[in-house]
Amino acid sequence: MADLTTFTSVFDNNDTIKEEEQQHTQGREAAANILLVDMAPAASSATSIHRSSSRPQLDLSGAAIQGNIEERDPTILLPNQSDDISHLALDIGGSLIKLVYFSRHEDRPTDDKRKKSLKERLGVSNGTRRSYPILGGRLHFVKFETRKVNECLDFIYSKQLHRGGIDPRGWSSETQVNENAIIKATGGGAYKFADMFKERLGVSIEKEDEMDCLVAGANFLLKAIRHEAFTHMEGQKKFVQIDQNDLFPYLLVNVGSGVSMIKVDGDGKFERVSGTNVGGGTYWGLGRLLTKCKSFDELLELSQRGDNKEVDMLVGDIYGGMDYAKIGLSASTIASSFGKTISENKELEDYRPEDISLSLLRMISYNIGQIAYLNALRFGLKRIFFGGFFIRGHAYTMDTISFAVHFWSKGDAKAMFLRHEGFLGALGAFMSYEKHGLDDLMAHQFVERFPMGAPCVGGKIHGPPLGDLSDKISWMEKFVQKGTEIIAPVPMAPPGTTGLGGFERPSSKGETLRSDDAALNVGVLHLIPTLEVFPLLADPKTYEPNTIDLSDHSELEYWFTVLSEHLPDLVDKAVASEGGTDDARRRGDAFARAFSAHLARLMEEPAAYGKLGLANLLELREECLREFQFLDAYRTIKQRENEASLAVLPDLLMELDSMSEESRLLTLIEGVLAANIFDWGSRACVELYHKGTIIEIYRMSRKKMQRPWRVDYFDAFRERMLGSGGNKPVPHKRALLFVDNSGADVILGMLPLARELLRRGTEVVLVANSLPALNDVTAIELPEIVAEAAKHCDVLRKAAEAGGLLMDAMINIQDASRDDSSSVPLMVVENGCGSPCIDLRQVSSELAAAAKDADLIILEGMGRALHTNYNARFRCDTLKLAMVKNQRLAEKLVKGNIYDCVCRYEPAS
Ligand SMILES: CC(C)(COP(=O)(O)O)[C@@H](O)C(=O)NCCC(=O)O
Ligand SMILES: [Mn+2]
Repeated sequence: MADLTTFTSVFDNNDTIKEEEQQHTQGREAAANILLVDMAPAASSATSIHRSSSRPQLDLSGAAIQGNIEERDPTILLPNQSDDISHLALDIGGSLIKLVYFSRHEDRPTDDKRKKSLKERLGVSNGTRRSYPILGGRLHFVKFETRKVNECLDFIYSKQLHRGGIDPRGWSSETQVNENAIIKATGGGAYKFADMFKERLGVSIEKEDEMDCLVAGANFLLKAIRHEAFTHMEGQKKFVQIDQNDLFPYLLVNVGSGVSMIKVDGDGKFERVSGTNVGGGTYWGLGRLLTKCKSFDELLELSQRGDNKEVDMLVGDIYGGMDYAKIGLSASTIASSFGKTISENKELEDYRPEDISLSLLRMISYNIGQIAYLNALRFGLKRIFFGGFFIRGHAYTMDTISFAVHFWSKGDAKAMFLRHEGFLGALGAFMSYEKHGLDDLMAHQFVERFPMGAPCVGGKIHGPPLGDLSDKISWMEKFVQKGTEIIAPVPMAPPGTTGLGGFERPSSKGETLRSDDAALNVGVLHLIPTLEVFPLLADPKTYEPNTIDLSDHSELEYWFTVLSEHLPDLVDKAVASEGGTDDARRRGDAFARAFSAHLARLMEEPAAYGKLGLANLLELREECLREFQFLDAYRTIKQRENEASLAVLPDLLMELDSMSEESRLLTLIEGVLAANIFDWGSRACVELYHKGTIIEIYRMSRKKMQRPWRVDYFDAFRERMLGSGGNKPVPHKRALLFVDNSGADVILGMLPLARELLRRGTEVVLVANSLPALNDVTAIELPEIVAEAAKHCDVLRKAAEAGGLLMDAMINIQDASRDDSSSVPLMVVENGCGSPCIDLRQVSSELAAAAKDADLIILEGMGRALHTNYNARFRCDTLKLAMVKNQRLAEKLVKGNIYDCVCRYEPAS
């Protein structure tokens, strides 16, 4: 190990960072300005699936950019736009009103000069792909009971959705409702309630064909939402990745009162090829007559406790308790639904309504599955998607349908279900507005987020909207008081369906099955047109960001415990970061409750929010903090660690410069690994902070640096960098350095490594978070840090100048030479996310642009290099560097121990 005594002794003079010293509120304003990734115009094709040319639509004639054309989110003036643009569509059914509405993101201030110069350097041009702008925003999904249509109208009114929504800039919200304003709607209620909408809201309802809407909604979801479709077999839900380019043809089975089977060949291209009159209405109708149930839900609920062998004739009933083995039918296979009732001398009253309900449910679901498969067979279709009010996330129904399809197709065809199946019609109606530009968006441009209420309301019907933050907090407080009334679904035991031509009765009793309208939550879809797939992924289609598989229940339990235990400390930090006021404490409590409710919900139903990985949980925590307006919980800690590290940087650089090339490279990598210990997200590291000073932690960390590291590909990396046997390799052209934590991690670890690369003629792009997460450094903070570092280092200064980093970083360099022409640039880009991990399917357009010329990637930290991307393969040389700060992860991933290090070098694949 290199001798770093001078360096460490300087560091020694810095104070301990104590827990209680986090009362600073400085930097709050800066943090408050950091919003989600930007909403720059993106591309669109002119083609549209719309069937109606009805207004309103964007009139783009004479459109011009207001202000600076190079701006990131230029305001577009539409001088000829006269109509209100509706942001709302409805599906008004007999029992439920489904509402989809769009809200726009707030503007965020942009750092014009720096962005402009960065764009020039990266060769990013403006508005290259889309002929008109689409607006970034959010798609919300809300349900009301149709009999409470007034609640729905109040909701629309309170949010001003009939006027185009409450825009953050006041856009269109103050205008009178246009006499000609319309709202698109489908479903029978579009006719029934048209007058009511006109009277109460002053808007006309424009009716859209139901089948058109269903197909448009399904196509949109299957193309745009990554984990929309799932299979459901024997109680197991599995998400299916649909290839957008290989979606068609498929069979869409809409199970409403009756059943429609629609062959879908493309956008707007479909044919109703079959159907059956035995559907949801049949179940409800017969069920009502036979059980005296008052509602569909009550009937479904009854089936949970049913045992159909009391009603159904089983193979064993015919064969004296024996299997009919010759044709593969087990004794418990249903031979004839309701068949047992003919041979018994019993009246209807003698049967339990629960048993009747279950028998009916199975009869009808099985029949639908079987007919659907026969139609799929007719047209050679392999994929069948089921939707409609009959399904409503009910585990038994889905299992029965899946069984029938699987059984009759001998496993060749797949029954799939959709997370947003209740909203197909409303979404389709929404898609029918012309030119809102949503129809050709791709999966990577949507980020689904689960707001505070999600774990509590689940898929249930919504009441009046929550207003401001204070409403949210009191709702959370009330929720905790009344929490016991909120029933969480019980995990389902496998029904054990086997046998030919029928299925066995469930091995479990009904109460273990879910009746779950709430089993699946649908979040808010954040539409972020500027997100892109990271272009250097070797195979984006098979890329899976998460390393840890949370479908393993013990893994899930472990990480849930870790996150729960970390919560009190996090709340303390968050509250302190907001000045420790009563208001901050109240928000902190509400945050803790909301996040705990999410954890509890996911513990019971891990797939409730779509496919769940550790990265999603870590991001959810950050999102939850932001929801309660904790915009940068670790800001004070970050500032202090930055200051302490900047103070010792000059000595470190001096020591590095006195070394040979070879030992310098090793020391630099050691430095990155050792400084990665400054992680406020790890329980073990937080304990270290309680016990010692920065220097003690750092010394301990450096001591662990003896090679070989637990994963040690350093020799291969050194050879690529320095060559062997006297031949000098060509330096990399551009390196992307995915930085992690503030303080020592970035300043004493990654910056010196960046400097080394710059010296070798490699352009360096520091890739940092768009939003704060734990103590991670953000892209907004980095230029100032670099500027401070550059005061002590010519290489960094010249490169930072060449990269446009110093133009607004307020540095005061006396003798700065302005000649940057000879220097390779050092740049900073935001990564597009606000999490300790990174999903490279959704990165900022800046990062995607920077990646195009990059031939080296350095991923640093546990979140970015281990929890996510450890197994990712790239099209260029990649170095993954991290210290493992968790014992269990160390054992599982690298068969090692806490504080072991990973230096994984992989040449371009
Ligand atoms: C949140 C983190 C991924 C951040 O690590 P980093 O990327 O900063 O190296 C990591 O601290 C973590 O996995 N923490 C939870 C595990 C624990 O407390 O042991
Ligand atoms: Mn981190």
